[in-house]
Amino acid sequence: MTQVLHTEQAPAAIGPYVQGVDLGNMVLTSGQIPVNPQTGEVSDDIAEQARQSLENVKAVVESSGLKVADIVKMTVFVKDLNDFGTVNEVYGQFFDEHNAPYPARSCVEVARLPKDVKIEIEAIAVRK
Ligand SMILES: C=C(N)C(=O)O
Repeated sequence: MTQVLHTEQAPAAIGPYVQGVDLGNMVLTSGQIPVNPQTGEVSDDIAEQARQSLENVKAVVESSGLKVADIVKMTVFVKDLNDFGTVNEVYGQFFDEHNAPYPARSCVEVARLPKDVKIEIEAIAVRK
């Protein structure tokens, strides 16, 4: 049975979608943009945006009872691939802090993102 995930620790959907879905053996998050769920604000700084998107992904994954270490695939959408190095630094630190293995990943540059943010990240996690 598919369960819809909802948490106050990640920003609410800004369109006709849910924060994530739990299929039982697998959790898929929607793309998380770097909106701070407490303040509704978005930093101008790419490092802070990357960190906030990752924290939002984590919140949605954890709302299913899974952990960062259960993430097996991430997709990272960036507005500017010149930010690749900075994003990788923040991204690597995030998984290291959670003692989690690096998941598979795709990273692509896109023309534009909702709310004109610089990054959006989505995840797939597996319940073993
Ligand atoms: C922010 C999104 N994930 C969306 O608009 O689909």
